[in-house]
Amino acid sequence: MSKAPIRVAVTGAAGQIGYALLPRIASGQMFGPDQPVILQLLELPMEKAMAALEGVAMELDDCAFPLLHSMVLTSDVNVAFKDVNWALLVGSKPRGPGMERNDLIKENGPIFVGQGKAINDHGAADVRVAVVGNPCNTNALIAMHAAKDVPDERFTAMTRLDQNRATAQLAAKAGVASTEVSHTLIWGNHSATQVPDYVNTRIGGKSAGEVITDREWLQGEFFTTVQQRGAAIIKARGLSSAASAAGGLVDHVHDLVHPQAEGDWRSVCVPSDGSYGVPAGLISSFPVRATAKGYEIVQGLELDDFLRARLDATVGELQREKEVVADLLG
Ligand SMILES: NC(=O)c1ccc[n+]([C@@H]2O[C@H](COP(=O)([O-])OP(=O)(O)OC[C@H]3O[C@@H](n4cnc5c(N)ncnc54)[C@H](O)[C@@H]3O)[C@@H](O)[C@H]2O)c1
Repeated sequence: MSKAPIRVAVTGAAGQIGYALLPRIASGQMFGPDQPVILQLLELPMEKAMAALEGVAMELDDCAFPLLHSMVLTSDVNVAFKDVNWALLVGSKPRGPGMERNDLIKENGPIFVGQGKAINDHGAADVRVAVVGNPCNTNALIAMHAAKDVPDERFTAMTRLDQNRATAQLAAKAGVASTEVSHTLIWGNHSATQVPDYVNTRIGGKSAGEVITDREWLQGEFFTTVQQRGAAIIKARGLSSAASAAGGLVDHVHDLVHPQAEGDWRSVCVPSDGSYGVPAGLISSFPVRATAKGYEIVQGLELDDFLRARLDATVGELQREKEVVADLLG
């Protein structure tokens, strides 16, 4: 017997990431090849945005995806999140010329208050949330605070693109296929302070820091390449990463709904429980293992002094971002 469709909301659905993401959800790459989906697509209430969304929906129709049950196109948050099982919060304002990160945080924050409330009031009882729109950790924090009745652990933000970027860089440096790289781990904020972990990430089952003995590269070029990859893509393409960001989100959600074996993990930004000295409540990237019931933060990993200092710095940034949006946290 075929499964009942699940409802998946995508915000900013007519944007670049939306365009790359929706066909992948509709083709079963996120929730599995036997899981039908109803896509509930939110865009801004502007003629241009809604017309673009209509066009995206026409293309999805034209793919005749067997798993795409139906679509809802709307500019009303209350309609978009009605009965949704997953809310993928992609849409937000891009950083304008000369805009500081704090200005962006303040500009985008209110969007996530409204969306968090709508998820709270209209989402399904099992609703889960993944935030991509930047600054995604802090936006997820805002949405989590606004959704008073939804358990905190349902809120995640995405560092999976960073994880995938780190995997690719390590594989290239070691001269191995990316499938040889496992347990790739990003700590902290999805920002230029994020911490790609070369101690706990493995190449051919060994610590990446043992396989690649070039310390200077691991602590220098590897770090900066992963941290600044987004800016490098904008410089090269004239547009920010979209296909790889959509790919990151497909992996992020797929791996949260398909549990990992004991001892394995993925990089996921989740509310801290105080693990690894990250103050409880901050939404930070951790080693996360999806389980049949939800997920757990994998315990007991060791960091060297370099990584520890970097983790403290990225957590400091998360704390400062939280202070900037304190008035939005209710
Ligand atoms: N976490 C990550 O790894 C990662 C990676 C890449 C991009 N991003 C972020 O993802 C976001 C989207 O990127 P993009 O390239 O698709 O941008 P985009 O500008 O192409 O698309 C964003 C879309 O969101 C819509 N939108 C804006 N505010 C909205 C709102 N309040 N409700 C509904 N829709 C709204 C816009 O109309 C637009 O169509 C950006 O914030 C970007 O910084 C995150």
